[in-house]
Amino acid sequence: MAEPVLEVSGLSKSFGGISVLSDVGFSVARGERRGIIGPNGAGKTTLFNVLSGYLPADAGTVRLCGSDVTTLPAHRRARMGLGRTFQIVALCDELTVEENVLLGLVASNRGEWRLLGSLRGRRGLVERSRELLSEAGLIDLREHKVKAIAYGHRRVLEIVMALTSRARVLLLDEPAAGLSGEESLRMIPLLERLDRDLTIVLIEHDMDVMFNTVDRLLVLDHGTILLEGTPEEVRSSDLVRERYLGTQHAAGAGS
Ligand SMILES: Nc1ncnc2c1ncn2[C@@H]1O[C@H](COP(=O)(O)OP(=O)(O)OP(=O)(O)O)[C@@H](O)[C@H]1O
Repeated sequence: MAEPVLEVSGLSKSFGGISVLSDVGFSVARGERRGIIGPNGAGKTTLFNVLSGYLPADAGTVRLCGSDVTTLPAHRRARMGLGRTFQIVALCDELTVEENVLLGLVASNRGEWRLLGSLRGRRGLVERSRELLSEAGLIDLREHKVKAIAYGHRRVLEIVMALTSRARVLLLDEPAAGLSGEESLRMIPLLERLDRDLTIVLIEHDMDVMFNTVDRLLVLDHGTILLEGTPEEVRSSDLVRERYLGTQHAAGAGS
């Protein structure tokens, strides 16, 4: 197995005495695509919040590329290569697609402000933004205002925004949420096209996207790990079917 870039051990978190994560431990290898599934309220988003430093852990450790980041604030983890998207898209509607990416490049890379001062520096930023937009299939939309593009493209742009920080580990919180069936399917090749060195941890209720994208899955249930394994192992687990997969169509796939 390639070296782990994200190592989580004994992670616990409670809200007002109610345990939401309990003794969660797993490790993700460089370049791995890891999915996290589980019923509504299982603790998936809370896990992302603790991993990215938006919430402090009550117990346990988080290591990023070998360094203990458990007590570091979110912006320090971001600078060390941890990128994150949220369930809700956060973009500047009045700016163009490319302006959003340029803003992301400038805002998330310390020292890039300096680059704006020189023509060469500015060209470098534009080159990097075009590279990212091409990789994501958004290059033809670069001059469109964000408010004018389709919701599916906004979700893709959000992933590009997370990549502006030169993330080495990307936490994607439901990238296909709110997309039509056809739009979600377009998310699959996009995730496949992303740099193979990039490590991706994905929360997603859309099982087509999930099973076609990830190498391994972690199934969370009531804040604990129910099962960790390949998509095949998870799909054929009676326990997972009973607790999650078997009921999700009847109960709705969640938020
Ligand atoms: N800031 C908070 N304060 C109090 N309770 C919270 C807070 N954040 C989350 N919770 C509770 O923690 C539990 C886990 O929530 P979380 O959002 O992590 O679950 P989830 O698995 O992401 O669910 P979903 O699939 O619906 O997004 C829920 O019962 C939720 O109400």
